[in-house]
Amino acid sequence: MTDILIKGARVLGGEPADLLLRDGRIAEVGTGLTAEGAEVVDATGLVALPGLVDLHTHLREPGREDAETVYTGSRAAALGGYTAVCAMANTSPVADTAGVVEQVYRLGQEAGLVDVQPIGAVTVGLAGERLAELGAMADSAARVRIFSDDGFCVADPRLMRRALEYVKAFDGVIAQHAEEPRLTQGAQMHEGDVSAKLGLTGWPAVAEESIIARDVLLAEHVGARLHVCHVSTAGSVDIIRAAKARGVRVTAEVTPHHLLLTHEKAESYDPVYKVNPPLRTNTDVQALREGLRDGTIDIVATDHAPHAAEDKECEWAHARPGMLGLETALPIVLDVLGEQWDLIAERMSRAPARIAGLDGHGNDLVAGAPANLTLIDPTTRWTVEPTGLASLSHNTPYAGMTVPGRIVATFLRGVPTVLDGKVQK
Ligand SMILES: NC(=O)N[C@@H](CC(=O)O)C(=O)O
Repeated sequence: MTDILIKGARVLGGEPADLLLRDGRIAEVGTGLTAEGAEVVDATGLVALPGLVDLHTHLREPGREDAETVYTGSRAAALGGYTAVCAMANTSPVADTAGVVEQVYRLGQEAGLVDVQPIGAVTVGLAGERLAELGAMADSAARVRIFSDDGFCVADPRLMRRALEYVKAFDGVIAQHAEEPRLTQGAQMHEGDVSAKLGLTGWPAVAEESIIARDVLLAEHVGARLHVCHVSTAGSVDIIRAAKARGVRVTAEVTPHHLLLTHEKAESYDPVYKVNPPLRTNTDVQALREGLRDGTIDIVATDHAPHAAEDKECEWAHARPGMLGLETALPIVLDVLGEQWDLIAERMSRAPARIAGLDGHGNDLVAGAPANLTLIDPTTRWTVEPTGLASLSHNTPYAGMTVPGRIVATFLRGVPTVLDGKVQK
């Protein structure tokens, strides 16, 4: 394994420094470093961040390899600056057994571009009726710690309580897709003035908020860890803020698209903007940004949801919800937060690594740490081209948009997975 000498990188946006990567770790950080035989990477003007960690990625394998595979999703992740992603369980078959999570884990290792950490389903087949084999998945080679029925809500409070009790034993976490299904039957978009105007059935904010309110109480009662997926409303931010103030063990994520886009996008009837939970109002967007800044929302997670053309290029009502995220997350967050590098590192690397229990990730870029990092050119703006993305699917809501921040290089345990903006496999 060749040593790598990164010259002149601004760690977390600070003063230029050199980083020597050796044997999978950062061997040295300093100025004027030299290393015989090392491959030199000129990082003048580039910002170094710990490799990003995505707690919410849909990789679609097994089952929908036409939309994404573990390999293609891993390429997209590396190009987005990620060194670890957590793969959601709504595959086909569902990742509700040790066998399936081990398969996804192995596929991730074979791809070798990011660490793929499978998430296990909470209930068998995501059907919300009985608990899946949580213990078997936790004890498997994939060492599952996050369980989620994402795409569906664990709506039955008794089942949710049992799941929280079960994972408490090994400090696992239930990642809830908060959507009271009885309040969203037939829903197509956010319930509000735009849905009324377009005549589309609405998905009211209270469908999310009522489940989060219930779940923080359940988590408090059980003393277990709850993680709230893709928070999308101002009311949800308030509930989580109050729960945290009371000491409830709750963490939360927001997606880049909920930080930027609003429900007016549906006026185009372009299903690329159809997503679950739906795009909301500008008031919600502002509250989510505030929640992200003040730490009520712990992390940014992509909810990367690739869909094949036939599932997206159709009538709004028939289109599947979901949008791509991995390759555009950092640029969108940079656009929203500005160059607050330490905050970005916290919300996109350190905190997600902590929540997921991924010890090798989200570390400070200091001597001795695993060499998982990414180099970003903050000054280059680029235009998002759906067919130019590495994902097998093209359903990005940012097509044609010019965004700041280009990922120049990514390193996984000292091995370049992206160099010069090009994936290495
Ligand atoms: N977030 C989405 O809009 N879609 C997700 C599942 C889901 O949460 O509905 C998907 O798997 O496509």
